[in-house]
Amino acid sequence: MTQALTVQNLTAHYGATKVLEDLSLSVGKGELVSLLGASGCGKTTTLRLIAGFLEPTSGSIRLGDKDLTRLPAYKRDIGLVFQNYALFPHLSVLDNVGFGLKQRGVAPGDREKRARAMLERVGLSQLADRLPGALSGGQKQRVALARALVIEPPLLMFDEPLSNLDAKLRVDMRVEIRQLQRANGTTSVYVTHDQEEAFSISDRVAIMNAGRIMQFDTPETLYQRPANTFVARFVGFENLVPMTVSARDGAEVTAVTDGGSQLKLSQDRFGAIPDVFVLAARADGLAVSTDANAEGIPATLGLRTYLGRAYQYQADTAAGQLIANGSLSAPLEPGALAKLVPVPDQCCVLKPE
Ligand SMILES: Nc1ncnc2c1ncn2[C@@H]1O[C@H](COP(=O)(O)OP(=O)(O)OP(=O)(O)O)[C@@H](O)[C@H]1O
Repeated sequence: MTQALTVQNLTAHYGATKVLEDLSLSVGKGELVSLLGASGCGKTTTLRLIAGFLEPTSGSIRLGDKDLTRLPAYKRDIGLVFQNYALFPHLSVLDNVGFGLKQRGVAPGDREKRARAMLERVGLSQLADRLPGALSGGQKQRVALARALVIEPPLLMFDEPLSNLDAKLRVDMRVEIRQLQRANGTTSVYVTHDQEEAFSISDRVAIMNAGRIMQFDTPETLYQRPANTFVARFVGFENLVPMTVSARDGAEVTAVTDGGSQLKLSQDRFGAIPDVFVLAARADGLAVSTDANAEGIPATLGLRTYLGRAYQYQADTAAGQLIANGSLSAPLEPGALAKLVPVPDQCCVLKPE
């Protein structure tokens, strides 16, 4: 039966090198959580620790009320789906799927029935007698998925399962994985470096950097309310403008950029603003205005690009080059003077790094 996973204060080393630091993660029963981050940030190491292929230096791993921390891998009963499929080349598709059941002593008749039912669910009934060598990448990954699911594991883990597939198949397969995972209600951990994949498939995502979790939240919160400048940059906030408060008047705050551009911001709209902060905005979060009285960062517009829904400008300001979007109805020429006006619900006030 599926179980909740609780990872607490996990630290891990390869030799003398620390690769994970004080990592905590909880995955609710039936939830799908992704670990997302650049190459080398420790995603696979986290998975290996949970699977039991690696021992942590300190910390604990629990599945339901069972302590897995020092349990050998084969006793953890976790379903695994890898990037390279890891199918047995000399076994038929049916026998690959039934392998885990055989290991668990399930009788041949029952084994075949369950393996065939699972193949039906991943749409591969016709290929039961084939060898893996005669399958496409997508078909191989479906067999690997069926093989992992058929044992009804308490926890299912995926390590970059779609990386070897072409773009269209990746999108189709991630929908299939999500549907099967939901239907079975299997608690799952999914490793990927692809933000779109993680956000589309997960209930929650842990964004990792250098062996630590930078933020663990729903895709919506990560996208709209990054908790720090690392996550903001990761989810596409192109403009990170360091600012210092120069005056406060009730909820109204006056702040200046490094180059001395002044901006008035209301705490009623932005929330509490500390004395030193970073204003984070995507291009959509800085509106280009030619109104001389607008409350914005003065800018000289540079290159204009047509995005379909807006014009995007490279803009030179005292705080450096920023990227801002302007309306389609009034395209502006390079050299035009404008103000870049923060759009409150599309900007975040963050602590400096
Ligand atoms: N067997 C090993 N021995 C020594 N160092 C290792 C070993 N495996 C991984 N590392 C190092 O540990 C760090 C984390 O690696 P890990 O494989 O967990 O990253 P990752 O986020 O999964 O990366 P990728 O997306 O490239 O698979 C990296 O700096 C890596 O070089």
